Amino acid sequence: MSDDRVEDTSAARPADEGRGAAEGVRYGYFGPRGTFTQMALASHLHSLGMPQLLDSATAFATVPAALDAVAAGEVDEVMVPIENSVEGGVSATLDALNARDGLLIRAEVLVPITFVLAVRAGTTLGDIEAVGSHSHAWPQVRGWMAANAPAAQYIPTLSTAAAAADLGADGEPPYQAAVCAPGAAETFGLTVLASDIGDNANAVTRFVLVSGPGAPPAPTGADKTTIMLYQHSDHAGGLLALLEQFAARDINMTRLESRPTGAAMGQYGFSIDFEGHVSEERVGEALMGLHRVAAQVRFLGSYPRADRRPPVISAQHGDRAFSEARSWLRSLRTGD
Ligand SMILES: O=C(O)C(=O)C[C@]1(C(=O)O)C=C[C@@H](O)C=C1
Repeated sequence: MSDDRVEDTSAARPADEGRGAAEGVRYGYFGPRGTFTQMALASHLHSLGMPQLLDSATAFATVPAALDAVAAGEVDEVMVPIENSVEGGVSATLDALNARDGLLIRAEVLVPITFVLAVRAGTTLGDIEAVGSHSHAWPQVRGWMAANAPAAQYIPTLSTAAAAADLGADGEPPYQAAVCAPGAAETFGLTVLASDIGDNANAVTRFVLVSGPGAPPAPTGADKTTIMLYQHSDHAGGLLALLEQFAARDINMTRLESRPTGAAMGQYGFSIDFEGHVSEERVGEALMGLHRVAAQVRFLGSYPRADRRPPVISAQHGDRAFSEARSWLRSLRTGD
């Protein structure tokens, strides 16, 4: 078991921990208790009709530790953050997903983000010299903090809930306030000095449920696929050659980010989400096209869209059009 496991939530799993789709599944998440990621796992388990499985889920202190545990088979599925509507991609997750073989995204969950400023009882706004929170949370409250506690210094913590947990414990953390979820303040016995302190009231974070290798979940008609692409070399039109594989098949991309490979300055891979499931003809054709023109295509999963919104596909790009075209080509080749 990874050393980064957070102890207070690593309770043993009861023998009878669930039924149906989630029966016997050992869940994990980027913790500790009170993270937005735990809220995402709670929402997923609720949608499966098995909210009680949250109690036996294992919390990991970092995203790489959670993904290591699923890669090693210590847990079956872990929830991690991947993208925030204000701050963009969570690089720790994108890089850790790409650095491990065989991981598969099986589901996505959207969680509206609301932050509170949590303190120990008796602390006032004027007492706050430093504030602890996750590096993705701080930029989302920067405006509020500048207006209300301009002298407060930012101290990065492993997660929003880790900042709250340390304030709620006996020690002396190097900050007097935590920016965290309302539930974390409650869990760790803190006082909420201010609520809804996010600069963007519509902030949403997208989380993904990741498993070890296996077949992707069945298509639902409203799915997404995530891949990582690497070019052979940096050259004019290189990215265009990759992207035209999508455009030619009427495939809409929903996220495109470049991430440094770490091998040398200026070397990048492209992390992409797009509409569709690997079982669909147009998606299969696009992946085959990418396989031909890219140096490497890492398939990271096809999974149901959280918003259940089906893609708009023109008739020329539906499964039937592809199979008719294939029959036509076969007839040309065979003369039948
Ligand atoms: O620290 C947490 O509570 C998390 O779940 C992580 C995380 C993130 O990585 O973006 C999730 C949502 C918020 O946007 C801030 C932090």
